[in-house]
Amino acid sequence: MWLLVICLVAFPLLYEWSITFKYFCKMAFYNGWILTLAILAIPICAVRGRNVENMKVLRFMLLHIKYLYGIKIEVRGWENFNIKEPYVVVSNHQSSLDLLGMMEILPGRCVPIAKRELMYAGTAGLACWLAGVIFINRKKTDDAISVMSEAAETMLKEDVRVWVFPEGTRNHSGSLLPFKRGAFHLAVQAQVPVIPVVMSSYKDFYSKKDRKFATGKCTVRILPGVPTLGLSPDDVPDLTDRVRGLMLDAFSQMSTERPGKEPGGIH
Ligand SMILES: CCCCCCCCCCCCCCC(=O)SCCNC(=O)CCNC(=O)[C@H](O)C(C)(C)COP(=O)(O)OP(=O)(O)OC[C@H]1O[C@@H](n2cnc3c(N)ncnc32)[C@H](O)[C@@H]1OP(=O)(O)O
Ligand SMILES: CCCCCCCC/C=C\CCCCCCCC(=O)OC[C@@H](O)COP(=O)(O)O
Repeated sequence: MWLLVICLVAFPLLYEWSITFKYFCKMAFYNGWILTLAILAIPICAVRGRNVENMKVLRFMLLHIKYLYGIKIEVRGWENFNIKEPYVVVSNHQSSLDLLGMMEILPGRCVPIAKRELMYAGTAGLACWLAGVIFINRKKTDDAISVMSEAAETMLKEDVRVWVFPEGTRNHSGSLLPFKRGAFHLAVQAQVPVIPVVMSSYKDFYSKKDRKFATGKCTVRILPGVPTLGLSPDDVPDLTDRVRGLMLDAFSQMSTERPGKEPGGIH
């Protein structure tokens, strides 16, 4: 009798513990592996110095990680990236796993805007710097704005695309946070389109709160570009709301799809 009670209590506990243990091991390996890959990437990138072309090296080195973790990534809307000129990509930000979806579709000569703290993340920070990642100090709005204004000039002068997470921080809430306006000011200053990218919720296979990290599937949707030609800074709030609305619709639609089920009309 006592043995049965102990088993009934112990097995669920052990099961819970093994899920949590697996989560921490997988996250530790994820970060550790990226830091290790960066050691390999640094000398290759250093040959060119700080250069956006180095982003191709990082992308190539990171692409296999989805296989290690059994994460299937399905991409829809590739045709919306068929624009030769620079543009600003905006995407939702759930977790550091977004790196996988980002690297899956990262266009040529495209650099992300990242928080300054990432520059100090050891080898990964140096690799990011060499690949031209634009670092902003989120605690100093004026500094961040002037870095982004410089980025607008660089985009046009050097034919560079920029990737921004307009939520400004990771968000596991299952929706989208209000958007910061920096990405949209950037697009209006450079008069280039905004291309929204939506990554489906990870809730079926990943949750930081529940310490869950299993295998699973993520859909990445590239939405049609939103033009900004002729818009002025006064139009930024409306542009921000419009793009967030489009992304929220896509995110909600993707969240209600059953994994593996293809809805009609989306390529
Ligand atoms: C081998 C392997 C190696 C390793 C490889 C690893 C690769 C990793 C790469 C991936 C990196 C991913 C990193 C992701 C992140 O770090 S996300 C966090 C950082 N990103 C952001 O924060 C971007 C979004 N933030 C913004 O756009 C903000 O607006 C910001 C510019 C930062 C300012 O924020 P904040 O201080 O909170 O102020 P507000 O947003 O409230 O803005 C204040 C007013 O200023 C106006 N504004 C904003 N930007 C501009 C601008 N560019 N020009 C003019 N005015 C601007 C804004 O509209 C506000 O005014 P109003 O309220 O509208 O009047
Ligand atoms: C010697 C120092 C060693 C430090 C080790 C740091 C470990 C970091 C290791 C690897 C870096 C992996 C790169 C992942 C890139 C994803 C970046 C990311 O997701 O940043 C979060 C940022 O968007 C928002 O930050 P907050 O949600 O506001 O917080």
